[in-house]
Amino acid sequence: MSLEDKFDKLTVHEDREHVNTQILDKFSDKIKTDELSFSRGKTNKDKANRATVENVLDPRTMRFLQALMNRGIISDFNGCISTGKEANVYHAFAGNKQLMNNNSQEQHTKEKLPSEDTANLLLADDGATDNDKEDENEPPKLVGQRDEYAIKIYKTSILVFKDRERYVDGEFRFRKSRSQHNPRKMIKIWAEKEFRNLKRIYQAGVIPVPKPIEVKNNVLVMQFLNRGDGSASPRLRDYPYKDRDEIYHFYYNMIADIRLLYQVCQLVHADLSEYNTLVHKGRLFFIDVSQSVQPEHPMSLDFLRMDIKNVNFYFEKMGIDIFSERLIFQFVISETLPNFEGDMNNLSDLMDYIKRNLIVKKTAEDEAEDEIFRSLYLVRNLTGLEERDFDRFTEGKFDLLKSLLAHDNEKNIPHAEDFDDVSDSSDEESSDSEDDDDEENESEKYSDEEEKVLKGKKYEDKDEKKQRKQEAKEAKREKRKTKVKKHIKKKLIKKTKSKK
Ligand SMILES: Nc1ncnc2c1ncn2[C@@H]1O[C@H](COP(=O)(O)OP(=O)(O)OP(=O)(O)O)[C@@H](O)[C@H]1O
Ligand SMILES: [Mg+2]
Repeated sequence: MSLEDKFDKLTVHEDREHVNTQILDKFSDKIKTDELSFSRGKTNKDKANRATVENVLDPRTMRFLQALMNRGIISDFNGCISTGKEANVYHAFAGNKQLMNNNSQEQHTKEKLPSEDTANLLLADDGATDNDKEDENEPPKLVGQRDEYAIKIYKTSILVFKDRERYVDGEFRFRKSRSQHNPRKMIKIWAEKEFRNLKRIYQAGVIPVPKPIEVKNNVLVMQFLNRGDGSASPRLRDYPYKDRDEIYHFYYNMIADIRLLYQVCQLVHADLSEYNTLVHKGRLFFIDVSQSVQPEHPMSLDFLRMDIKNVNFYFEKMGIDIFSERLIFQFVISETLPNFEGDMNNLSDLMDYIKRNLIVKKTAEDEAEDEIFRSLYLVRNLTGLEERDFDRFTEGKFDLLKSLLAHDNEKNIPHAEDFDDVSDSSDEESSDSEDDDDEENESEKYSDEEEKVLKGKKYEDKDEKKQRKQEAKEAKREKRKTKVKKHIKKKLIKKTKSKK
């Protein structure tokens, strides 16, 4: 009996404990949760064990998986690629839809079309991207050969997500989800956030990421990056560098990608490290982008600084000369680069520029400067000044901060107040659905189309509206408390400008 049949035959009783044991008994032997291994090669050093079934594959998650199987998106579950604090990642093959799609492509035309099924994968056909080119380089798929997917399943434990709110709070796209205390909904938001960030990066086409396929509640399906022998592509941390030049190559590549992510995709990774980058076909792929934020997030620059620090720390450990964190930061956020020749969206032009123009950190003073840089409070723009900025300014720290904000960068970073009254952005969160229990409800599937239709105050119920308005009022009241008086702000800006 196939796994799908087993799922179909499953009856759900009131007694959850019973259901739990029933499902686990039925499927734990079918769903391979042990470390993924086909013929050879290991994936991750993390240990997968039976306990993961209880932790991650709870009855609810099983039902979401069933829905994905029923829709032909995924088929077999072949084992665990990684077990982590927040999520487990599993390997699966694409389902029948993808097979059918391959067949019909084979029959009709060589032309690259989004599959019927993946039409709601939301990968708008907005022109070829680098990522698409990547796909074109793949050997043509034989009829019957299935794509491989990585399935990231977020754990439904509350504790893990506790400190994660700060990444969602302050995100314009997720403002409706603030103060979301229902852990299941929080996880759903988290998975959607990762999906949306992946999609955004994938569509921009300047930085390789796994192709996002589908998201359903706490289950995210994406392209599986593999070495060709069934095992996952290595994390940068595990990558066997050929020589020192290759270490330098990936260092420059990483810095260029941080800039592209910021300037083109308008995102800061916010958990960038040698663990969250995979080397696939000689290129760096960013993964694990659930916590990535947009530049207008109040802490985006702090996250960016942290990313740079982590990356530098790793490459220094690898024994190469590194640049100062402050310089890299400036390189990333400056819209224009002095003496830049070539295409600013081109990876090798950027890498070339980095190699030639950034100055290697050598002396103790350079290190001391970075120490100061790490401890600085980062001001996003002069009009966003608050009391504490003013204090720091009077302490004489402000000049350095200002010099970090490339002048023309100011227009690049939207001011928080520009967003205050916007309620119908196309980038709006749609995860407020109360109905996340109904796994058969197709409309629950995340979709931009749907988002466009459902968003808008028209569909809000009265209580929600009241609460939203009340919250907005309170937020404004809070903001007023710390607001610098206009005349002080003016004076401050004037003073700063005259210091230039
Ligand atoms: N698309 C993919 N293709 C191949 N391997 C992947 C893919 N996505 C994730 N992995 C593997 O799974 C691991 C964990 O993925 P990810 O970093 O997204 O999860 P996580 O949220 O960091 O989990 P943790 O709680 O361990 O931090 C990665 O280090 C990588 O080895
Ligand atoms: Mg990770």
